[in-house]
Amino acid sequence: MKKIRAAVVGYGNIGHYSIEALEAAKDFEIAGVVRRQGDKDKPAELAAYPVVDDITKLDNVDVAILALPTRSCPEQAAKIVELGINTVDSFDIHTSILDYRTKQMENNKKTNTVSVIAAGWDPGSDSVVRVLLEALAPKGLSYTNFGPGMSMGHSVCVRSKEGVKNALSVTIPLGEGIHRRMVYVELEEGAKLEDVTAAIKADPYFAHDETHVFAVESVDDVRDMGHGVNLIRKGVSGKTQNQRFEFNMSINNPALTAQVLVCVARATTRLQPGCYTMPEIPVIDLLPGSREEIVATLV
Ligand SMILES: NC(=O)C1=CN([C@@H]2O[C@H](COP(=O)(O)OP(=O)(O)OC[C@H]3O[C@@H](n4cnc5c(N)ncnc54)[C@H](OP(=O)(O)O)[C@@H]3O)[C@@H](O)[C@H]2O)C=CC1
Ligand SMILES: N[C@@H](CCCC(=O)C(=O)O)C(=O)O
Repeated sequence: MKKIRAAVVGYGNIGHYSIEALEAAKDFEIAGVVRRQGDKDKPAELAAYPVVDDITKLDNVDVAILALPTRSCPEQAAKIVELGINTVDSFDIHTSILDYRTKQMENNKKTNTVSVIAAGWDPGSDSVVRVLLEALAPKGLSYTNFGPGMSMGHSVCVRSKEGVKNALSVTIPLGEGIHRRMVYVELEEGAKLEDVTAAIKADPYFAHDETHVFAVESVDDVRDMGHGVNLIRKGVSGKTQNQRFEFNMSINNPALTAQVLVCVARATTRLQPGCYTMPEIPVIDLLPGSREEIVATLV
């Protein structure tokens, strides 16, 4: 059976783990990696693959995994579907997902392609769980409590600020879906902590949460890419009160994100043209193999 040819765009944390997840997936082959620097200083683990600075230099790509900073995804997704290539990403600015979906839907319909956006673990697989739990208890309250652990998105956001050489943003759960942000920054020469702190706290990623920023000598010395989630719902099924549900994960953040991206990349080959978030995808399409095999074994 023809394998799905996937390209990885951006070779940072998610990009690295995406290559590993693709190598472990028997129904995929790696078309190549797209990096800003092209094949300059090509990492040893990518020796077997083309590494280019533009996706048009790769052959026969079915789907592009956008392992890019969230804020770069919409523009890159729009460009790549123009080439007839499907895209998947883990865009994670929750308040902007619907707008992104609306705009990318037009691009997908025009180019007869599929995009799956906001497909990490949150947003992404947690979003599927939130929808399911709301179906099980339509009246009630859900709380998503992250961590303690490293938020890749918040860390990427801080690294983009002027004067920041490297950064780590750790999410601390305070309960009932409220979080404290503990941010550790390695400053560029001459940068002032107070200026960097002001820029961070003004960013929508941080503006709504209690945030503390600290200067450290080395982010590498404090970084741990573990994370987790405790997702709970208490509500009413029909007219029956006090239904209680809990979903927990303790994870390596980029590794899980990459695995989800490979699953939705697979699903793009089974979906009609359009732009989707994970709750809109038949969960069975995330798995390799026929629906009959999965129904016979997992249902
Ligand atoms: N929904 C979810 O559950 C999750 C979402 N995410 C999202 O994934 C995104 C990527 O995370 P992560 O892999 O840790 O980020 P990294 O910074 O490690 O990697 C991003 C890569 O994108 C490339 N790139 C292209 N343009 C830019 C740019 N303007 N600035 C910086 N890098 C650029 C770089 O690769 P190169 O140099 O090779 O070109 C870079 O290494 C985050 O923004 C986050 O929002 C992450 C985890 C979970
Ligand atoms: N989108 C997050 C994953 C969910 C955890 C989170 O949002 C947080 O720690 O604030 C990330 O980029 O790591």
